[in-house]
Amino acid sequence: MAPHANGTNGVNGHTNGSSATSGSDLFVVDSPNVTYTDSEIRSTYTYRTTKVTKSANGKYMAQPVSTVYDFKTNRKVPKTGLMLVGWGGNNGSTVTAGIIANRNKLSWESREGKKHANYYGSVIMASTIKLGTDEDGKEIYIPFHGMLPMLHPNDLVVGGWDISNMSLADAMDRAAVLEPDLKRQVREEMSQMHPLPSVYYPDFIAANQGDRANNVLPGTKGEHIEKIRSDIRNFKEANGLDKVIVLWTANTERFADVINGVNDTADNVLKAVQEGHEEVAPSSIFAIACIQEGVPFINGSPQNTFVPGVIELAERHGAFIGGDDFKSGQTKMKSALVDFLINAGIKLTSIASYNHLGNNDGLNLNSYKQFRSKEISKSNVVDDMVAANSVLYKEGEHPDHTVVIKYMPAVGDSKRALDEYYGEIFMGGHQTISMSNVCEDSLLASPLILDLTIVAEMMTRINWKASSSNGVATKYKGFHSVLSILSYMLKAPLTPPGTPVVNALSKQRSAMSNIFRACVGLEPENDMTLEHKLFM
Ligand SMILES: NC(=O)c1ccc[n+]([C@@H]2O[C@H](COP(=O)([O-])OP(=O)(O)OC[C@H]3O[C@@H](n4cnc5c(N)ncnc54)[C@H](O)[C@@H]3O)[C@@H](O)[C@H]2O)c1
Ligand SMILES: O=P([O-])([O-])O[C@@H]1[C@@H](O)[C@H](O)[C@@H](O)[C@H](O)[C@@H]1O
Repeated sequence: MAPHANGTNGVNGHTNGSSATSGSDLFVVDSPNVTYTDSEIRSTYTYRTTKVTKSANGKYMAQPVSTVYDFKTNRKVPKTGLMLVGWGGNNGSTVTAGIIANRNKLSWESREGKKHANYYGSVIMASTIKLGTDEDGKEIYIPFHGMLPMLHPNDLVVGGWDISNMSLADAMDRAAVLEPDLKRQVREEMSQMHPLPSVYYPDFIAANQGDRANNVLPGTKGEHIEKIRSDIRNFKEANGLDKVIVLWTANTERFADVINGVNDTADNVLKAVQEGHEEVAPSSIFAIACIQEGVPFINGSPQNTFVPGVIELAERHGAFIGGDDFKSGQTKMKSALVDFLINAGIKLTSIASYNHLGNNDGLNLNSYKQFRSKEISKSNVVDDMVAANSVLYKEGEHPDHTVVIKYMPAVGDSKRALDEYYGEIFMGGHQTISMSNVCEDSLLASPLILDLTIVAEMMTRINWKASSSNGVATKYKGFHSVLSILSYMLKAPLTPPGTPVVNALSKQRSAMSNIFRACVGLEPENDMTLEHKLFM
């Protein structure tokens, strides 16, 4: 691949037949509520919920409610570019190498023998969904990826920005994540990749990052937005892309102060950019540029990129945003385990979570303000599960929850997560679970980057309307700008203003799989398996 100047080059997507297994090629739905054309899948879907009201005597009344929606899914998988902010970091270089390795079906020697490229850890690429049951009562599973015509990561064109000008090959060495024999095989392609210069406002990340900031944009905040927008357009044009997704995997920033008149409304945040106000963070600059460019923007770090003004701007433009903070190791376990324990009727009374890690992320988090962003995103992750159980917890009662992160250079990217879960069981007894979780951070985060990209892209091709069978004619429109469907991959899921946050991992996965099922007119997977329980 010929190198281009200024990082407009990327992992160049070659369509390798991978899309042959996309979506509806694996199955068709035989139903009067579903129609297929060459370009679309249309479904009429009855969404069934339960409305609850409380009467004066304190008794609940539950009423089944049905709403009929029409879904329309564009079947054409577009040629898509993924632009990473922080491309030269551990995650950025690891996901780039991983895509090249998968696309070329590479194998490499490790001390445990030969390893082969895979997408393990990606819920979309490496997990399955139950399609249904065959005539013998056998459950039939298909890859999650096959539910709808989804993008294949091998076909992504990857590019992006970094405040460090290192080529991706050198960045991969700096990250110290991948095996030497794998690095050798991807080195030549990655040595031709150079991140675009980026926005650097030193106050937002740790001072210890200053040494690597040799690739920074001059100019004002307003000029930065224009430059990022033109970078996106150039990348799209240079690579013949239909679509671009931008994802922040750059350093964790400090929280921006939310100030009335500065970043509280869309108009104010745009004014603050023009005035060069110091509380507009680099990540918000990228978000605004993407929103104005109509390109989905996802935040993989914990900071409050999406201040109220940025969310309002996204809604105004109908642009997609999603965040915050990849849910990779410790928190993913927590959101599965706490859900399980509380739903098992065990009263968790404390969670102590320690982390030590030695990569550049750890170095950045060594600084208090950046650690504080991470502490916030890691601390609220059990709230919904606790609030859902009024048998165990009184109103406002909560388990003690502590999060500690320490920089320990020797362990590099192999983050150690040590957790103690302490809970009350029958008749005053206790259960104590101690967990030691070695999380190879970038190898866990890279598949999440791909899942976020694939699902965000998919959501740009799904439209809905209240069904005309309801007697009201409405037009098709997209989902809400805030893509809460991405929650499974994120520690502190952003949801549309005023809507609840769901942290429980299994609920997050069900939301994703059942929304995709609805698009092909299939009922949610309910696990009742009545066919095996009722004998006639
Ligand atoms: N790896 C995980 O498991 C995980 C989980 C959750 C969240 N995260 C978050 O993902 C982010 C990236 O993690 P990482 O391990 O790759 O970190 P990293 O420090 O290796 O990489 C971050 C990169 O961002 C660059 N950068 C900093 N500010 C920038 C800016 N304004 N514009 C462009 N580039 C900029 C840095 O030069 C660096 O190359 C961190 O915020 C981390 O907290 C990681
Ligand atoms: O996903 P997870 O393992 O809970 O959280 C991790 C943190 O514990 C760690 O300190 C940080 O550096 C990683 O980037 C990641 O955010």
